[in-house]
Amino acid sequence: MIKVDDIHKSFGDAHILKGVSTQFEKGKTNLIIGQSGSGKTVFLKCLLGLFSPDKGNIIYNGKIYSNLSGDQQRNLRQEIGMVFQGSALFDSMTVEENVMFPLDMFTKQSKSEMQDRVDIVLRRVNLIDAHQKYPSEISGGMQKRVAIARAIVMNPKYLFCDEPNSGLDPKTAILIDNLIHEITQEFDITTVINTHDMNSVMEIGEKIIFLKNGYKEWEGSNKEIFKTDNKAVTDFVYSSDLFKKVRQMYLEERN
Ligand SMILES: Nc1ncnc2c1ncn2[C@@H]1O[C@H](COP(=O)(O)OP(=O)(O)OP(=O)(O)O)[C@@H](O)[C@H]1O
Repeated sequence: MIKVDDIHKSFGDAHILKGVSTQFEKGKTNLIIGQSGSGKTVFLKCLLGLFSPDKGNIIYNGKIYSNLSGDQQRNLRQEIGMVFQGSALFDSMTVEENVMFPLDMFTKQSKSEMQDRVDIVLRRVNLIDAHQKYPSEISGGMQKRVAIARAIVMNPKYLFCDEPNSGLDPKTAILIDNLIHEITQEFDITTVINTHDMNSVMEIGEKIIFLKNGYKEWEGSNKEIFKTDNKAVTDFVYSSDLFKKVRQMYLEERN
């Protein structure tokens, strides 16, 4: 579980996060949504330890991140899997080498142990014939699968994903969403995803945090987001006519 307690972050005079508190449960898929510039990436980078909040705490399973020693912080970071926007694979490495990279960097496993683990995670993301291919030889959806395999290869307790659907067609986007959601439940991971994709919000948003101007404007589940009358949320989430109609139908069905 990750607890976020009143975090603030400024860059110069720009106060970006203005006291955000929430918590993310184990085995749950948590989404961060909000307009461009609302602070989603800054928030995720604070969780990752890439930015230190000016005030407030991030608490991982009861441990305040900023109170940990350098070694303890490094150990904790090895428990975090990250899927970067655009996949961020190494172009000069094969799929297998990309996935093996964290094991090679951070563990003392033998080559055959690493190979076994890579085979397991590549099978788990349904990539069985791509081991020797280079990222440029596979589709965007397959690249995301490789990025997910690499993020879970170290058996993380936490999984952070920055816009995992960007650049994918709607059908592939749903497959990737479902894969992340299934993996989260199967391995009891605490998953936090930054997204602009309203489809993801509806489908896999077990908990959704809506950031606006650096504040947490709203939080709730995908079921609750249909019912909320918070105007900032409805203006943002239901800005398209299609989603307005979906919401209308959902509400009528339940009346
Ligand atoms: N390292 C930095 N130095 C100064 N300002 C920054 C830095 N990182 C982010 N910001 C500012 O923080 C604000 C929030 O940026 P952030 O990237 O978190 O937005 P976002 O909600 O993720 O947007 P998007 O959806 O477009 O990715 C922006 O005004 C941005 O310019």
